[in-house]
Amino acid sequence: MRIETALLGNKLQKKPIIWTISGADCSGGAGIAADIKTGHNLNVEVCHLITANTVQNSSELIAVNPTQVEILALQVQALRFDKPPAVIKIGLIANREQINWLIDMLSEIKSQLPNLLVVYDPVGRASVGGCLSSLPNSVLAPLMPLVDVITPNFIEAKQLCTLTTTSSVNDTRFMAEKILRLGCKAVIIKGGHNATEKPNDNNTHCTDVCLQSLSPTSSQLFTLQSPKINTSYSHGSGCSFASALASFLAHNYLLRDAFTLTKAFINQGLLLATEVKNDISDDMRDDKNEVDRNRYYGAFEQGFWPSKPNNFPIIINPLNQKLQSTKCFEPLDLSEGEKLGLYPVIDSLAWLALLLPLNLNIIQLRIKGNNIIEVEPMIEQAVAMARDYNCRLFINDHWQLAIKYGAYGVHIGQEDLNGADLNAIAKAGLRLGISTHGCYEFLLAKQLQPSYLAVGAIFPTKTKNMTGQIQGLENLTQILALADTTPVVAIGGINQQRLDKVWNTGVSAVAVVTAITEAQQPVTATKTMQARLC
Ligand SMILES: Cc1ncc(COP(=O)(O)OP(=O)(O)O)c(N)n1
Ligand SMILES: Cc1nc(C(=O)O)sc1CCOP(=O)(O)O
Ligand SMILES: [Mg+2]
Repeated sequence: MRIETALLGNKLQKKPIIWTISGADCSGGAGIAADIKTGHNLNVEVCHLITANTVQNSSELIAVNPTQVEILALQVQALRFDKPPAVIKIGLIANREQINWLIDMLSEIKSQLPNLLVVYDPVGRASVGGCLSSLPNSVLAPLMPLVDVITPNFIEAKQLCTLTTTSSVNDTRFMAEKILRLGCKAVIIKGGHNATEKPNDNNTHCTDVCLQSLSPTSSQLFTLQSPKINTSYSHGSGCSFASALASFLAHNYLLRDAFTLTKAFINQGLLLATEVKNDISDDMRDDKNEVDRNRYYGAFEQGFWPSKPNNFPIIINPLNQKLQSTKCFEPLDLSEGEKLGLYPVIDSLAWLALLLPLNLNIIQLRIKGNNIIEVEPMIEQAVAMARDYNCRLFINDHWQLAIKYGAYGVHIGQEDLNGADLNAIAKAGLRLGISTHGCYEFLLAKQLQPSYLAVGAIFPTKTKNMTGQIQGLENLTQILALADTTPVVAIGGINQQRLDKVWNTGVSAVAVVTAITEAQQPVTATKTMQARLC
């Protein structure tokens, strides 16, 4: 009962709570300090349980002083109902007593908070050198099934796979699969900033790989790549990665989006440090200090919520490789500053006949049937009907028929992207619209250079099951900042009451189904909404 009240309070405050269970670094770069700075800047409340009081500076680790588990247990007792966590981030586990305590504690708290997520950053060695923890895999094993995401760097991943650090196995996916078999739900192997940790990147790029288990027999791979950023201010970037991931998960992002935002947060922090250094004007430089500055190992610079496109990673996906040789998709032939406005999505020729005379810039025919005998004549006729009007007609799903009858464009969803022949669509001169649900899919689809990108579902909708993929206006605004010149269409649960708020985000179009098809007077509703989007 108290949990529910506290959670409700938490929701009302819109500031989720994370717990970080990790070590204190007196030099301020890593551990708890990194977690608190990261969480604070990403708008979560951070409760911190300190597993060890370490003695270290920017060049060496001097001592690790573990905390008694009795103290940690009392802290859990004090916080559990007062500040129940959305996510627990675990960093340094200093000894066997602590791991045994953690296993019992997590088992119990997870049974009471079924949505609780656990992120584990398996800290072994300090980046300044020296051993923080040397727990063998056999001791860590019972923890793994309680972990939702584990975030090793390349060396830690090798250790988890019981490969030696000098082993020549460099296949990150192979290692990720081995780690998943330890029982955790997902693994992110960080590319890191040390050339020896990322043998596949030629020292120019960092590639991070996330493998998420979907069922006992299937998993999904997400691969992000960014140019390497050289800075000596990266102490604590590994801890900050895990606590940023915990923060984004606490804000309810799906793992693929939390992963993408985390990578952007880390890139942003590393870039901030290089900017500070470059900012020192030449006449203020003192050669000796400059040498020291370059050697200095400074704390990672926590920025705020990442929003600049150049901080976001490239999405590595077979789709991009498949399309590399293709010419771009035709643009929507909009004049500068012109927007699409209202975008009705309808499922019959009757609706098309009713809406075409209304001077709309764009309409989509979305027929959810696979019977080609019925669908083909409908698409042929729809394309013919639209020719008499100055309206862009997009065909949903049926891209072969859209090409065959020369439609203006095709709209494809994420599930259908792999099966569609994107090269054929581009070659035929058809425009392409792609559905996206979150920043990972948006960036992936944007790399294909489509004619427009749809973002949904903005609000809950009864037209389609979008459970877990509701974006809200805030996320729409964040995604819009990544769009550059690609027109963005908002879709999902948009009605007359919500129209202005969506339009004010700056989208090019607002797509609606039921706001028209279930309106008492569909033509009037369409005209009213279109008039408000000018
Ligand atoms: C403008 C617009 N945005 C998104 C969708 C959804 O397309 P998709 O993901 O292919 O799902 P279905 O519509 O096929 O159910 C859309 N149709 N239009
Ligand atoms: C077809 C569709 N696609 C969505 C997406 O998010 O990709 S949401 C959606 C349903 C839109 O219907 P309504 O306007 O009635 O909510
Ligand atoms: Mg579709």
